[in-house]
Amino acid sequence: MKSYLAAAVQMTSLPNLEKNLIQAEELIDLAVRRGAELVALPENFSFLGDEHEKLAQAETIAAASEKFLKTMAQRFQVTLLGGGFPVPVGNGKVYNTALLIDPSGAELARYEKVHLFDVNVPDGNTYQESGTVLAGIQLPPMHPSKELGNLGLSVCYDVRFPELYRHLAQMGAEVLFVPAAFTAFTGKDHWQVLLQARAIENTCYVLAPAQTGRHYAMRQTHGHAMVIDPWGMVLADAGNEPGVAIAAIEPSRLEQVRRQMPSLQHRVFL
Ligand SMILES: O=C(O)CNC(=O)[C@H](CS)NC(=O)CCC(=O)C(=O)O
Repeated sequence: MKSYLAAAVQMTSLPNLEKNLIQAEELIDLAVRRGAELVALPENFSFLGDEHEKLAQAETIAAASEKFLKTMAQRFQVTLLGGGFPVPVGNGKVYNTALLIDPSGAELARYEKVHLFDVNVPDGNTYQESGTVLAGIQLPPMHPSKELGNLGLSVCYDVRFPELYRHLAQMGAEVLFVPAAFTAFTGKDHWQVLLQARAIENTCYVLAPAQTGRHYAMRQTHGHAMVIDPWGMVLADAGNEPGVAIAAIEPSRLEQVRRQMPSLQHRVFL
């Protein structure tokens, strides 16, 4: 693993595929101009809108999202994560899918979100992700990279389930992706705490791209895309506006933290 810059992109995606892909391209371009070699896009980067509208357009969104990720990775010569987009399953539902692409445009890893957000948020919004999404049944993949470190995938609500990240750490993960569209209501109290906890307890970098602002109807997200180091320090925070959080991933820092705090080696209940 080398030292390099990683970017967590922050967007305000809308119920408009074309507009979202234009915004995503501008932000990837920004990240690359700042030197990022690993770029991660948030959950729903290509479409954030009414669940049934999303379902109706799922074929188009899936094809366009996959093509976009491959084209951008090649054009900008970066490793690129698409943090979550609908891929039709065939029974009228979709998988909420995260896809990792290398600079040649090849698929490195794919993950279908396991934990679905079926929650009555006390701000008046009811989320019933399982109404349109089929839950993945496989543990998330860890993609081993000699250059970028071992990369572990997850999506959004997964961050509340530490056993998933423990699995990734056990597989050897060094950088954990948590692409999200966290609600403004839960995000203000839980987002950063949960991300720091996952970083600290697994002594891993956390790369957390995010949605921010108003998307449609009453849907508002928290923002604060961030990069966190294995000690739990927030290295970069994108605030509330679309943009990028960029920070250095340093193998020497990872090694130092794992030496200072060898908790991964002290696990009793595997
Ligand atoms: O808001 C939208 O329409 C888009 N959001 C999403 O697609 C997903 C599934 S509904 N959001 C989350 O998982 C939020 C988790 C979360 O916020 C928490 O765990 O507190």
